[in-house]
Amino acid sequence: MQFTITEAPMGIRPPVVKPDPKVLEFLGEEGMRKLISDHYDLLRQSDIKGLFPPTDEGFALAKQHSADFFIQICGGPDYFNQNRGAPMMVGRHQPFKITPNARKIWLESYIIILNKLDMPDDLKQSFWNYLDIFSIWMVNTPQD
Ligand code: HEM
Repeated sequence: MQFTITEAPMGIRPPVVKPDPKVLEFLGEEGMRKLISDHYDLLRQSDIKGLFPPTDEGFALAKQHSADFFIQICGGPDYFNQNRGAPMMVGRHQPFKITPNARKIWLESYIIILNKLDMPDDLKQSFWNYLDIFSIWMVNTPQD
């Protein structure tokens, strides 16, 4: 299936639709943690690896926090709120220079993972739509 990256000017925040809760029902919490872990492993080899924690411990923690978030946003237990407090994703990304190209690399890494993932296409599409649109919100630095 085709995953399209929506182009958008920096600073706009299009309305976001959360992923279908069936994504989590299908994957289970462990499946979701693996999906996020696989994505982070690709990021760690990518041109934006410098944005992420350099140590193995820091990286493992980053995976955990991110998976907590995605389980929560897909209708599971509120692990992220319990461990990290209110999501406030835009603010949490503020310390990192996220350019349109960084977003593209981040999303392309997800495309690789989603293409390999065993999950019905409609659920992949729902998850993708969320990533594609919400990631626009996170861009905070013009392209250099
Ligand atoms: C636009 C591309 C994005 C880039 C380059 C990016 C980059 C980062 C970086 C550098 C961090 C800090 C290190 C870490 O904990 O992993 C981070 C944290 C995080 N990101 Fe992103 N991110 C992007 C988009 C998103 C999107 C769209 C979401 C949610 C749908 C998201 C969810 C998170 C979460 C949950 C954390 C952990 C925050 C915490 O524990 O305080 N990110 N991201």
